[in-house]
Amino acid sequence: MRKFSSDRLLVATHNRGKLEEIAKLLEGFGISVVSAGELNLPEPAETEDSFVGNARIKAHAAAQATGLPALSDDSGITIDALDGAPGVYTADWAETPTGRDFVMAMTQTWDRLEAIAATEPRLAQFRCTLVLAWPDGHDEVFEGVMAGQIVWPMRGDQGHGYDPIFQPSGSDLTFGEMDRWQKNQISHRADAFRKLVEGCFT
Ligand SMILES: O=c1nc[nH]c2c1ncn2[C@H]1C[C@H](O)[C@@H](COP(=O)(O)OP(=O)(O)OP(=O)(O)O)O1
Ligand SMILES: [Mg+2]
Repeated sequence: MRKFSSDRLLVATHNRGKLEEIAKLLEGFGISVVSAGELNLPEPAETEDSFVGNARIKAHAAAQATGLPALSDDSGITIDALDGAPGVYTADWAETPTGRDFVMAMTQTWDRLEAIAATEPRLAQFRCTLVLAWPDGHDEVFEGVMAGQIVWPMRGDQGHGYDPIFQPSGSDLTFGEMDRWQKNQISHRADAFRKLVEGCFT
């Protein structure tokens, strides 16, 4: 596995919530972080039907555009009773003509579970695939998961995306009720990050 030997890293995301979590996870490695959002890089179309496929698109596009090593994150929620939906389409479920609306997306998610009378616990997993890509085309892939359940009503306003309806196993709090530090101890993103650090940063 190729080691990371740069003092700069491009984080290939336009999602502020993810970026804040990733920046915190990267603290202490002496790496200066800049994001695709801050640089106004174009948001590439996520045309693949897998997390790794879409993560590769985002990381390679950013590495090519900047000449920097680039780290992307493709993530989403898989719900057992919905046969793994929304999965790679998690962001699409929030899409409206005027931008993303996660209250709508969470409400629709709940309505679908109600429609099929899914019984408790409504098991689900948050999944994260990180791709670290270099400008020469090499990449490394890391996958993380956090198991839990979908709960209703929404609880907490500290996270982003679907955090208010996801209660991780072993906790009474939703991700939305945890501060970033608590969430970063146990999240799907932290799980993938541990593997990245082990493989490339140490
Ligand atoms: O920790 C999380 N807490 C709550 N929701 C989350 C989380 N992690 C992913 N999610 C949701 C948000 C988004 O609807 C979808 C990811 O879609 P995904 O394409 O990977 O991200 P995105 O479009 O928001 O940003 P970008 O592609 O620029 O990195 O899953
Ligand atoms: Mg995206």
